[in-house]
Amino acid sequence: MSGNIIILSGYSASGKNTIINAMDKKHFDLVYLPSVTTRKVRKGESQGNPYTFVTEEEFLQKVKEEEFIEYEEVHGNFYGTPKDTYRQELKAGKTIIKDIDVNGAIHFKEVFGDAVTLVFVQPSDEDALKERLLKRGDDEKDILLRLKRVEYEKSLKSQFDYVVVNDVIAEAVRDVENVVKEVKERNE
Ligand SMILES: Nc1nc2c(ncn2[C@@H]2O[C@H](COP(=O)(O)OP(=O)(O)O)[C@@H](O)[C@H]2O)c(=O)[nH]1
Ligand SMILES: Nc1ncnc2c1ncn2[C@@H]1O[C@H](COP(=O)(O)OP(=O)(O)O)[C@@H](O)[C@H]1O
Repeated sequence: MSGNIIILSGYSASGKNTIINAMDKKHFDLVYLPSVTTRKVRKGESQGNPYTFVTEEEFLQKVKEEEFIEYEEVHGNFYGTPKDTYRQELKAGKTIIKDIDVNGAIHFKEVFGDAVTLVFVQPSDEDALKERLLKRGDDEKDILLRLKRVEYEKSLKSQFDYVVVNDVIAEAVRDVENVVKEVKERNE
């Protein structure tokens, strides 16, 4: 397999999806592959964007049929990466960009080795996380669940290849684009 996988990981509301959405994917020839989840659809989301939304029963059936590279339960919902699309795109030499939770990110590195680059995204001040969760419209229960995981996520940060600080979106986007450039040049 000759492609690359660039994974953005880190705290909820650190801005992973905002960065991925704002990146010039066409220019960098990046592929985004939706994962499968049992979480509820948020405002502004739809089937396939940014997830394939399924019931828990459907998800567990896919687990049974070994359809996932990896899957995790995060904040009380299941998330899984479909095997078939990843293998196809990697074989075609593509660079895939995707946000994955910290456990899944480390699991990916174990499966795909040097083809995987791990990027940890964080604000310089953790107090910004609560404000961003509120701004996104998450309810109190969801916010608490997400903030509770911050210390655990931080404990795994040293296993990441890059740390990108997202205070100013345009700067964080540029930093992740620079990671993409470096990864592509390294593999040319
Ligand atoms: N392990 C794993 N994590 C995923 C996958 N897709 C998304 N995630 C992560 O699951 C977590 C929850 O995502 P999301 O529902 O968008 O909520 P948010 O973190 O509050 O924005 C985030 O850390 C995502 O990066 C996947 O396929 N596998
Ligand atoms: N640098 C930033 N400054 C202020 N708000 C931000 C910034 N980056 C993202 N946000 C906002 O924070 C919220 C969470 O961002 P999101 O991309 O959904 O995070 P994640 O995907 O990491 O959970 C969104 O409302 C988004 O618009």
